[in-house]
Amino acid sequence: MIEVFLNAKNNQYHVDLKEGDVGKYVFLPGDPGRVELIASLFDESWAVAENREYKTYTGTIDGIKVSVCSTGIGSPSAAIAVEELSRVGADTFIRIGTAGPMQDYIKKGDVVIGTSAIRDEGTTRQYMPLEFPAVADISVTNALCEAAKKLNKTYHAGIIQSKDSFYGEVEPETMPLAATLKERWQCWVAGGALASEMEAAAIYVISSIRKLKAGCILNMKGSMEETIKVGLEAIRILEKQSKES
Ligand SMILES: O=P(O)(O)O[C@H]1O[C@H](CO)[C@@H](O)[C@H]1O
Ligand SMILES: O=c1cc[nH]c(=O)[nH]1
Repeated sequence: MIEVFLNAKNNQYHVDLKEGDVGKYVFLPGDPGRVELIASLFDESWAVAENREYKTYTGTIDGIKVSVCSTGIGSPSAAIAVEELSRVGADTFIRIGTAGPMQDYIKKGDVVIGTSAIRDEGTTRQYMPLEFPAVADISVTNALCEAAKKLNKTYHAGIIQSKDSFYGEVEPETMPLAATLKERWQCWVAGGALASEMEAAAIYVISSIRKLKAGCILNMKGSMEETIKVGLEAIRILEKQSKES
């Protein structure tokens, strides 16, 4: 049985949300400062809740009810967001984030669509043994790719890396485990990993376990607004497909 933690308002304990507050489609940026930008690109939107790192807006695009909820930095808080949002009606998640490119051919302004994530973080080990892959939902991934094509955005779809230590990645030489970190990083690059970020693995693994759908699009230091628009278009594609099926 799934334990339900509620706050004094009878809302989900961390995100402070109840059934009806969010749409079934929810964008998940890490940064709470990105929530208003995403909501401003909906046709209409309104603030719903704000608690800790979790800021939520709901609105509509083409009549489809959608929400955006920030997850904060890292897998522990992203895991909580997916768990609690799914308990109030969300079932399809698109992470919209920033990330560091891991391949030379990825250029500023491109986007990366994460088909799966290296579980280089601690949270998902408390859900599933490491042999279990962190994989995005194929329909969400395909919708993101189709949307990027439609909007003429150069995209790369493939493996991404989710880590726990931002500075271990950007300044590995200053870490006591520098040699190990460098070696592991070289393995990920040799295996073709495209970009490094901090939340996708948790979002993917928990979505698999809870029978939810998740995907991820990452902005490579280009226009965040253009990246978000790909996410919005992906929702239109997914909604059209769900109506047709
Ligand atoms: O741009 P957001 O979504 O916040 O995500 C990235 O930025 C943060 C690190 O600066 C981490 O959360 C990383 O995953
Ligand atoms: O290099 C980067 C940039 C954004 N987020 C990360 O996790 N790493």
